[in-house]
Amino acid sequence: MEPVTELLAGWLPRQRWFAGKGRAIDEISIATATELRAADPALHHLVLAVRQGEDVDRYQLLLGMRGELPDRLRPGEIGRMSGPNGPWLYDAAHDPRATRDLLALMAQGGVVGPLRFHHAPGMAVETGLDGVVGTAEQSNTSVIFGDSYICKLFRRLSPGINPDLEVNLALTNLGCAHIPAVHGWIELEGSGGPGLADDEGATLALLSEFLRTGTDGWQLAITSVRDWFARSLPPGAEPDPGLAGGDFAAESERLGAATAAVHRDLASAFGVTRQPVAGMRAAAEGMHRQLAEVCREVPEIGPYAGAITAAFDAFAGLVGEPPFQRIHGDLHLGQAMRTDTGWVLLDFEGEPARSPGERRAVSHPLRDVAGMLRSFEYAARFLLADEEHTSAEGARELEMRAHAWAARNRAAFCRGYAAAGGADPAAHSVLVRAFELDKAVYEVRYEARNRPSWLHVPLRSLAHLGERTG
Ligand SMILES: Nc1ncnc2c1ncn2[C@@H]1O[C@H](COP(=O)(O)OP(=O)(O)O)[C@@H](O)[C@H]1O
Ligand SMILES: O=P(O)(O)O[C@H]1O[C@H](CO)[C@@H](O[C@H]2O[C@H](CO)[C@@H](O)[C@H](O)[C@H]2O)[C@H](O)[C@H]1O
Repeated sequence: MEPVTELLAGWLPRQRWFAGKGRAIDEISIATATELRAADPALHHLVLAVRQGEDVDRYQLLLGMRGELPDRLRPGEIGRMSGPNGPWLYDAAHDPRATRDLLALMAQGGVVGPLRFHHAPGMAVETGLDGVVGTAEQSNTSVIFGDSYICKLFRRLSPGINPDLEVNLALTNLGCAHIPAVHGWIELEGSGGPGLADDEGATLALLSEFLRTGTDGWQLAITSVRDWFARSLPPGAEPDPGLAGGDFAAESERLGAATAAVHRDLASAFGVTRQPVAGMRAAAEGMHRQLAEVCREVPEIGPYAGAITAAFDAFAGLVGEPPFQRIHGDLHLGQAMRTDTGWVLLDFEGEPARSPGERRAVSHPLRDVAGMLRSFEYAARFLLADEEHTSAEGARELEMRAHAWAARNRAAFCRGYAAAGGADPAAHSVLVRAFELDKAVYEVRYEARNRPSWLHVPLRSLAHLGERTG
């Protein structure tokens, strides 16, 4: 390997966003290199092709080069090139000087080599703002510009338009109040080298309105759960989380209403197709396929496979032609922010493990509802991890409290969703149950691969979902 790619081979596996951790890197090549600034500090945009066995993944990197690396840029340090005056290489997402250039190029609608910079029609892009890399746990890298914008730099590139841009732009054009407005984006024109399909290009970045007053739905929900767990109950009293100080049900209901509004706008922007019986069978086959794969990979799911299979069969047997449309695809509490004006949904990229085609495919909107219902289960149950340190009686009580919290918030979310015009989840129990189980199966694999200490969360709720009748 050349010196640059050698340095990158050591640096990439240490990055949170690198998807190939735990597998050897066989080769790194530079698929495209675009000079954005020649003088020190120099700036190049790179698309890296990383080969690991049979797989070649593309990643983008803003590569900065400086004779000296100031301390404030150390978080982005990649390494120093050899030679007496070898320059320092660093990830320039951390360099406000470099990210200011990106903002200016989006404001101008600039073109540099294969890079196309855009601002959204009718939207201003204020320039000269200093960018700071966000600290949220995420799969890409986001740079926050003052109180104004957040720019997500997609790290692993997939061919074609990224659904996060596609959906947010369409909903911005409709004036949807429940998504952050799109202000600009960057795309790579052409193939970006072998591996990205010819002529399709790729979305490199999305510049959105920064939700200054926003708080993560997951954080709000678990604060409510903690509050409820800590509240003492008179002996023999019915567990009622509505009596706890941090009750979340009114927010869950509003979140349901916001989800229904987003679904309505998605239907207007992209249309609705009636799914014939054959399409439903094909969807059920996908569910069975994932279950079979996960059973092989995570044997702990085995005891629940029978009940799950029966629910998927019931789904396949549904009659009628349900309406399918574009949906969020990976909706959970961490993808929703409560701002001072209401709930906003984020990150329309779909589930990270799905192919680009699957992420953009239509589905039933109740699949998103099921995703959020799973998230209420997660919020209620993930604190039960330390149960082994509690007495059997204490564990039973916590379980009862978790169940009561999840049931109250699930019901509130469904109420809000149906009241705002969404399909009533209670009237579609076979669909919702199959979607919830499918999501739980996905989560078993996700947790086994990414957070093994959380595996008990979907496994336990599979035990409960298996029992539930509707
Ligand atoms: N428009 C926004 N305003 C404020 N914070 C945001 C905004 N978009 C995203 N975030 C924050 O960044 C986090 C990661 O965003 P997300 O789009 O989910 O990134 P990724 O796809 O890389 O995981 C979110 O959980 C949220 O905390
Ligand atoms: O946010 P991402 O698009 O990266 O989604 C992936 O990671 C999520 C976890 O960060 C994962 O969500 C699961 O854990 C959540 C709690 O952390 C919980 O609220 C969700 O219900 C649960 O599915 C998501 O599945 C995965 O695709």
